[in-house]
Order: sequence, then structure tokens, then C-alpha cells
Amino acid sequence: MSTQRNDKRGSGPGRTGTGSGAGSGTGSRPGAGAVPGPSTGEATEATAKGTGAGTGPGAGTAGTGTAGAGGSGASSGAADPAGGFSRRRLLGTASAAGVAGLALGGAGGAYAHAAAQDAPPAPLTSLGSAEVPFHGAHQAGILTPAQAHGHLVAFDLVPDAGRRQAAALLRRWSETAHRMMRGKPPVGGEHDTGIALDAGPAGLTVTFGFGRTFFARTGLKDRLPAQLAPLPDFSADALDKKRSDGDLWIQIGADDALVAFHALRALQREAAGTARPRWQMTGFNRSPGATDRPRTTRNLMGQIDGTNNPRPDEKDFAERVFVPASGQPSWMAGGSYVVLRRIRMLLDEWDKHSVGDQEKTIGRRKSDGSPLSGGGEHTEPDLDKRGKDGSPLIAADAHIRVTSPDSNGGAAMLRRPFSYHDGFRDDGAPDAGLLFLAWQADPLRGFVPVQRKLDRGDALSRFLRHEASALFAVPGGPREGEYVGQGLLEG
Ligand SMILES: C=CC1=C(C)c2cc3[nH]c(cc4nc(cc5[nH]c(cc1n2)c(C)c5CCC(=O)O)C(CCC(=O)O)=C4C)c(C)c3C=C
Ligand SMILES: [Fe+2]
Repeated sequence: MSTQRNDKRGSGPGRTGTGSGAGSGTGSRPGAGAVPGPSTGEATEATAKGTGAGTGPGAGTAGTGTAGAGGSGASSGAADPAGGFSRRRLLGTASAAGVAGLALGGAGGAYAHAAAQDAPPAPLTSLGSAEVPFHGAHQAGILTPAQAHGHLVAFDLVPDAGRRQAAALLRRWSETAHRMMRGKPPVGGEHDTGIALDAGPAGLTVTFGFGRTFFARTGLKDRLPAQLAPLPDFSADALDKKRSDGDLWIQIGADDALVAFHALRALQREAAGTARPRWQMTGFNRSPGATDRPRTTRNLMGQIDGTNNPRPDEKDFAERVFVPASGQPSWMAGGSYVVLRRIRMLLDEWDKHSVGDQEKTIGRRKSDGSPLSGGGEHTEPDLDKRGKDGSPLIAADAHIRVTSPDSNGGAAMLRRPFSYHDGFRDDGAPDAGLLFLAWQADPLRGFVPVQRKLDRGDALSRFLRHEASALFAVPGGPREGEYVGQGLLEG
């Protein structure tokens, strides 16, 4: 089904992904190179403009299928050419059902009924139909441009679940992730509430990881990677242990909020009896198409954030981000280690400062992200350049100086964060900030040395509070017929 969808619309750059040996979900970014991360969020929309999104497949399905009436219809809809069931086709059959007098209820129902009669079945937009491959050298959701909606959720195995139960869970989860990333309902569709029934996969990615505690609980201590050693304590940490760590981790991203929640709900349901949610965080990024052209996203402090991420076209990119094929342990080949930090921003404090002060704090202009040493957003910052008064244009404590690989023995990481806002605190301040996600081949050559420096005090840290922390081993992408982590659990 989904292949057909992409074929008809053209599979140009964006979240249709390259699916090449380079790994799954490598969207490329028109006009700005294949830069992963927040900056690429608009690639899909930019692609849509040039790919004739109007030629929708399945446009003639209305009235031909079995109307999957009601909530569980996702599992009883029209068969697609690949032998599965497609929400896209169900959109057509639902229209037919409406004409046949299905109770839709209320004004919305009346509107839907009229719309179903008047309009030909509308094709999904390119945003809805964007599909990221599940299989590949790397799991999807690392190189994939960061989506507009994200959920991060950690699970702990229940006391009597061991290696066998964990393997069965990863097999179930992988199958469901694979299905949903193609716009199909999850495994066990009879229990599915059809939350995203009318939508395509909308760039859905599901990424799985293993925490340090998983290995003791499953008798796999001999396979624990050295890279999962606990992160050091940082002096400014104020970590909530209940929202930190975990045996298992899932990152979900999609450009539609219902698609993202649907995946979260399905995966949580499938964990029942084997693992319990430990914590969950919800985040967001700019929506594809919100800007005039693909632009690097902004964080909640208003800064352009993601400019100087390592790029896949750089020669040392793969070795910085991914465990090599010959790396140890062997089950982590093609994998990566992700550090999560929930970082609250002191926005009320931040807002009191002038734009000039805010720019000095980072070392870049707020308007266009250009470094204070001159040039445009993508000009390399000149850390040696001085102003007329002899002082460095990028201050000694500016965030980009303190975090730059040049200041940290080459340490680098791929940042792919989500913003979050969870209401207001007792003092009235927003509980908002960054779900900071850093991907690297080894945290000791990525996050750790840089955070040690930040902990000693850069200008930005005054406005930040690290409130939760976790580190997970994220294995390479599965091959066809495999589940994520099979090399660990069965190797
Ligand atoms: C330990 C690593 C890092 C943490 C924690 C971190 C938090 C954090 N950063 C911003 C905003 C920006 N960061 C920028 C650049 C940047 N940040 C890190 C690392 C951490 N940031 C690195 C390695 C870099 C790149 C440095 C370089 O090579 O130039 C920028 C500038 C634009 C960009 O390149 O992305 C901003 C803005 C926030 C708000 C934050 C915590 C909430
Ligand atoms: Fe940063």
C-alpha cells in the first residue's frame, strides 16, 4: 500500500527517506544539503510542492470495500495490494459508509456526510503520506529530520519478566512499529481504537533502546556495553530519579499528533504483562510547512537551534554518531548511544535580558543564527576573531565556544531534540524547555566531556535546569524479518 502511495506521488527528498544502505529514514533537505536534525523539519513540505501531491492512489476505492464501521475498523478495512489493510483505503470506504447512512452523529457528522457526497476522495497530503523505512543499517529516528510531535517513554520490565519475555516484546513492538510506519494498524488491531484511522504514516518513526538496568534483569550482564556506564554526576544536576533511566526506551516521532499518540498507545498496550511505563515525556518541533522555506528550527528561548550539527556528508560523521560494523559489542554494530536530558529553561529570567545579551550568551544572532564573528547562519564561527576593543567577538563563556568540538578535543554529538511545555509551576513559571537528545558512538567522546565543560559554567547554563537524565544503547536497524535487538537477545 504505502509503496504504491509513494510511487504515485514521487518519492523525492523528505521523509520518504532514502532507505539506502546508509541507513533508514535519511531524509534529505532540499537546498540545504542532507543535514539531519531540527533544521530539516520542513523538507517534506518543500518536497511536496514539486511532486504533484494531487495524484492520490486508491482514489477509486469508495464504495468498493467493507466499511470497517466504528472504532475497530482499522482491522477490518479494504485489503491493499500488498496484502495488508490501509488507513488510506479506509478513508475511501468510510466515505462510502457515510453515503450508506452510517451514524456519524452531530453537526460534524452532517458535515462529513455532505463532504463525502460532494467531494471525490481526497488524496493524503505529502505530509500524511511521508513514510520512513523501518529496516536499514540504522534505526529510523536518528537521521530522520526531527518531526513536529514526539513521545519519549521508558519502561521497566515487570519482576517476573526475563530474557524470553523481553525478546517476545521486542518482536511484537518491532512488528507494530514496522506496520504503523507504513500506515497500517498495529498488531492486535481488534483492540485498536483507530486514533489515526484517516491519516497516513505522517513520517512516523519508532526507535528502541536498552538501558543499563535491562542487562541484569535479563541475565545478559556479559553483553552490557562499556558505553552504558552511568553518566557522571554533574554539580548543577537536580535530577528526578523517577523520570530518569529505565530498562527499555522508545522514541516516537511523527508529523501528526494523532499518529504519534496512536503509536504510543499501541506500543504501551503491547507491553502489558511484560513491562510497565516508568516515565513518559511529550515534545514538539516546528511543523513542516510553517516557514517560507526549509529553515533550522527554533527552541523555546527563540534561538535558531541545530545549525552546527555534524552533517552526514562530513567524513567523520558516521564514526562520531554510529558504532562501526567492527565495533564492540557486536550486537551494537550500526547502533548509537543516546543521552536524554530534560532541561527546563528559566524563561522568565531569559526574557528579562536584551536581545544583545541573549546573543552574547550563545555567540550567535537571534534573527538568523549567524555567528557573532560574522557571515551567515552556516558560516563557521571564528573563535579567534576580536572586535575593535580587542575582546573576542564570541565571548569566552558563549555557549557555542564552550561546546565546540575545537574546545573539547573533537568531542561531537548529533543533537535531535524536542521542545516541551508541561503547563506552569507553582511559582507561575512555565514548565518548559528542551528534551535534549544527543546521539553518538560513545558518550565519553560526545556528551560527557562537553557537559563537564558546561557544568563548570557557560553563559547559557544560568538559564537552565537539568531535571532528568537517561542513557540508552540503541542497536542498529533490523534487517527484513528481524526485530530490533535480536542480536542482543538471541545472539
Ligand atoms: C552537552 C551538550 C549540550 C547541551 C546540554 C546543550 C544544551 C542546550 N543548547 C541550547 C542551544 C544551543 N546550542 C547550540 C549549539 C551547540 N550546543 C551543543 C551542545 C549542548 N547543548 C553543541 C555541541 C553545539 C554546537 C557547537 C558548535 O560546534 O558550534 C546553539 C547554536 C546553534 C547550533 O549550532 O545548534 C544553540 C542555540 C539550549 C537551549 C540548550 C538547553 C536547553
Ligand atoms: Fe547547545
